[in-house]
Order: sequence, then structure tokens, then C-alpha cells
Amino acid sequence: MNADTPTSAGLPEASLVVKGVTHAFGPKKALDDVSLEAPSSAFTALVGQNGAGKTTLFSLITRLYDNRSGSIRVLGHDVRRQPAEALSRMGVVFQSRTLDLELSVMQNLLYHAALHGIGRSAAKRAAATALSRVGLESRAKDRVRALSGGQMRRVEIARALLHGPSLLLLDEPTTGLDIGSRRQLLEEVRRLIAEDGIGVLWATHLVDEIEVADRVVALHKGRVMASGSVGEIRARGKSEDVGAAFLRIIGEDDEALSRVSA
Ligand SMILES: Nc1ncnc2c1ncn2[C@@H]1O[C@H](COP(=O)(O)OP(=O)(O)OP(=O)(O)O)[C@@H](O)[C@H]1O
Repeated sequence: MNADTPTSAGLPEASLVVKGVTHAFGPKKALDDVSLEAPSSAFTALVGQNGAGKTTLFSLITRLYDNRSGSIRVLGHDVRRQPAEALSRMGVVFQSRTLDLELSVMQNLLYHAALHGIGRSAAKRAAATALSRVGLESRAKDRVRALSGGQMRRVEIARALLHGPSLLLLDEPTTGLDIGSRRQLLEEVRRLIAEDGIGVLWATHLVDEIEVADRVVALHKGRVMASGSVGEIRARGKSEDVGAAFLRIIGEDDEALSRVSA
């Protein structure tokens, strides 16, 4: 089945489908039989505390690590069997910043486009479009060092969009940002979903980044404890407050903790 093939339910396959993935570092399982989906045209929040396994999962999806168990499909392409097809359909913003501070915004984007084999004039057009998508077209000639943390993140998103991906992966992109920049970044990514129909997997430990229309995957100690709509997470965690529901699902709500310490 390829990206354009409808599933048996008549719906296009999700942007990302992970099934039964386990990954260990020595004796320690960082991911244990993880299955999840990130639909197209949707914001999927991968929520987990430190050490939950979010970055390990991103490393497997992006092929920094080889997935030896289960399967990972991006727009219908298995990352092991069709890595070039799968990788060409995803854009990634890693947790640590990876822009060259001494180069201009445009130089950073053109360098990345060259790595993707995009010709110079096509790269310039793609970079200008991507920068306008994140509201930074006027900063193209500025050195990255002159930008704020939030603007640097938006340049990284523009860079991830250069080759026109259908799936955008962001690993804790708001780390270190102030509230205003955090909100702006979220708004921009949600706008990309609405305008372009891309699927987004957004890793975070901040439940206040979740909105009511989002999909949620609760990851804890390498296991998916719950996934579904915000309504389903609230029902599962028996709380109208998503944060409280999440803590109850992972067994770290006040009641569970008091049972442990009793
Ligand atoms: N290269 C590695 N070698 C050994 N253990 C690792 C390695 N990378 C991650 N781990 C362990 O795997 C588990 C999952 O880590 P991971 O970084 O994927 O979690 P995370 O959810 O991204 O957390 P954080 O928010 O702190 O980045 C943790 O227990 C971590 O210590």
C-alpha cells in the first residue's frame, strides 16, 4: 500500500503509523511495544515526562536508530524498507538547536536545501515560501544570532518545511521559550495543519500545550498508557482537567502517590 492508497475503512493512511516498536539501550527498555498514529491534518501531542522515551521514538522514526522490532510507516512508506521515500515526506525539528548562528537565516536554509539536493534557484523560492509561512520573510538576511529563541525555532520549522513534507515532527520545540513565543509557535504550527493538511507529532511534557481538538498519546516509562482524543483522555483519566487526567493515567496523581508512600 502506498501513501495514496485508501485503507480498508476508505480513509487515507495516517501520516505516521507506529506498530509494536521496542527499543533498548543495553538491558534498559526505553520503548516497550509502542504503537501510535499521527493522522494527517491533525496535531498529535506525544506527552511524556522526562525519560518517557519521546526522543528515542523520534530517533527511530527519523532513522538515527534502526527499528529492529515492529514497524514505522510514514505516509504508507516503511522507514526500514523505503527509507528514502519515508524520509522525504517528513520534516523534523530536533530538541537541540541546530542552526549555524553565524550564518544568515537564508544561508542556513539554502545549506539545508543543498543537503536535500534541491537546486539553487528552487531552493531560494522554497526558502522564501517557507519563511513567509512562519512570518519571518523580513529576517532572511539577518544573522541567526540576532534572532530571539522563538524566532530561531520558527526558522527551524521553515527549514523542516523546505522539501514540502506531509509529516512534521517536533521534539519539545518550546523548551526554553517564554510564554508569548511558546504560544506563537503553537499557533503557527496549528495554522500549517489547517492550511496544508500536514500531520504533526509534537513531543512535550507540558499538557497546557494541548487543545481540545488535538489527538493525545500519553507515553510513560517507554509505554503508551493511553491515546485518543482529548475527550477520551479526560474520560480515561476521570478528570475534566487534561493534566490531572494524564497524571492519573500514568499513576502519578496525588491519590496514587499517597498509596505508594503510605
Ligand atoms: N543513548 C542512550 N543510552 C542509554 N540510555 C539512553 C540513551 N538515550 C536515552 N536513554 C534512556 O532511555 C530512556 C528514554 O529517554 P528519552 O531521551 O527517549 O526520553 P524523553 O522522553 O525524550 O526525555 P527528555 O524529555 O528528558 O528528553 C531514559 O531512561 C534515558 O535515560
